[in-house]
Amino acid sequence: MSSNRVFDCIVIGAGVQGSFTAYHLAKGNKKALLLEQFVLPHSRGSSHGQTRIIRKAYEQDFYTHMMEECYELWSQLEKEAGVELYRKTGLLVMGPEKSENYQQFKTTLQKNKIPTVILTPDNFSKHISNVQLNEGDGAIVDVTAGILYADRALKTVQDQFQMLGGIIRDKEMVTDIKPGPIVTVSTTAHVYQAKSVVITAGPWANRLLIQTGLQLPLQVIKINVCYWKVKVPGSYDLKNHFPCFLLTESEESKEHIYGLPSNEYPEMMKICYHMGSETDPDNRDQQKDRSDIDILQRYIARCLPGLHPEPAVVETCMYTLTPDRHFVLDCHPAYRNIVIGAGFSGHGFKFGPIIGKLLCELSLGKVPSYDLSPFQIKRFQANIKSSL
Ligand SMILES: Cc1cc2nc3c(=O)[nH]c(=O)nc-3n(C[C@H](O)[C@H](O)[C@H](O)COP(=O)(O)OP(=O)(O)OC[C@H]3O[C@@H](n4cnc5c(N)ncnc54)[C@H](O)[C@@H]3O)c2cc1C
Ligand SMILES: O=C(O)[C@@H]1CCCC=N1
Repeated sequence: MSSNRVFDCIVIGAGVQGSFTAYHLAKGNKKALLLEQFVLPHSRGSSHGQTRIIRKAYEQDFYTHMMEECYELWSQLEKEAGVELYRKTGLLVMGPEKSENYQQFKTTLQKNKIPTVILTPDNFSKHISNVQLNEGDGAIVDVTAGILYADRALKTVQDQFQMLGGIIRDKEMVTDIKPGPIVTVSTTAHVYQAKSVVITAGPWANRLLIQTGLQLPLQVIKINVCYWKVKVPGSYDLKNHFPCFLLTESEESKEHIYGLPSNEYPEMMKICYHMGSETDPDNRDQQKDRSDIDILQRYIARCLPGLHPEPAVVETCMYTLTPDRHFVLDCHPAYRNIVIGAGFSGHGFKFGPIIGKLLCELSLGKVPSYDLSPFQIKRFQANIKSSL
């Protein structure tokens, strides 16, 4: 095979996780190829759109710990590329004071000494206007949180990868993976070989894994990304320091509702429901369920009086959920040189730089920088399908 088709590592899928993995490989002087089925940039996976939330507020310590280094890696990338990717806004976490989930957020923030501000029903409206705090709800602000400029971040990391000598081939769908000490990867255009392969295929992960005899318990869901028009200009604006928010549960639902200050579209706030209906990633637009939008409308009418309770813009994105909502970061159980990054369960973007570093380490056979036991495939023992 000609040497320009032979690599140290091939990364399949140029979403945020694959792009950061490829970038870390190139930084370590590895010859890396990043393959993408669609023409870049595209809006058919999970990493598109102008914004994502970045936060240290989590229910589990292990995510908060990873975010400490991750903030540094985001900042390093900003400096390297001379591009602004993060804007600090704070994240207002609200939820029933006595509920387990709200208390988990609060405890993790406090135990890890993350800068916070606790708001009480008495001083809430002095700090946050145009939000009705539910009766019995607590409110705590993760001061370190903010917005990531997602599309810009994706382009930046792909550009940096190419500047380091990495190769991206888009419009090349991987059609076959042949495991072995040297892995052979066939696409719609060419055949390549590499010492290792990283699969970061987002909602299509199981479609690729089946070629390696493995199926993970992943569920792909469609998310309606809703933007809500403000009644009074400026009232929920980034420029007026309105924060991101996360509601752990509400009268309307046990699932999270989250929002970002108006930014990408003038005077529209992005507010989404952290759940959706199962979909086929190739036919996601056929999934027309709007019950999530009904939930959001009821919450907005009740608690965000400065917004029109009708979405003005609805876009589409997908989550790939694992049963416990934790990621999959592991080597293939039968082929140690096939590495899997999957199941980011609707909260993986902010971790891109650290996930890229970890997947790169796994692909090189190095000891990973963090304890990856929460992310191992063997936790699904009872529900993985394997023909191995
Ligand atoms: C509405 C919404 C809001 C979110 N909000 C947040 C947030 O605020 N904060 C946060 O941290 N996270 C958030 N997330 C989650 C985050 O965006 C995802 O976890 C992350 O983008 C997943 O990235 P990925 O690289 O795994 O998948 P993807 O971005 O889907 O990338 C996978 C890529 O693989 C390619 N591919 C698949 N199969 C093949 C093949 N056979 N050959 C070649 N290429 C292939 C696909 O085309 C795709 O480009 C949100 C997600 C959504 C949908
Ligand atoms: O990851 C995030 O911060 C967002 C908001 C909360 C739910 C999922 N995604």
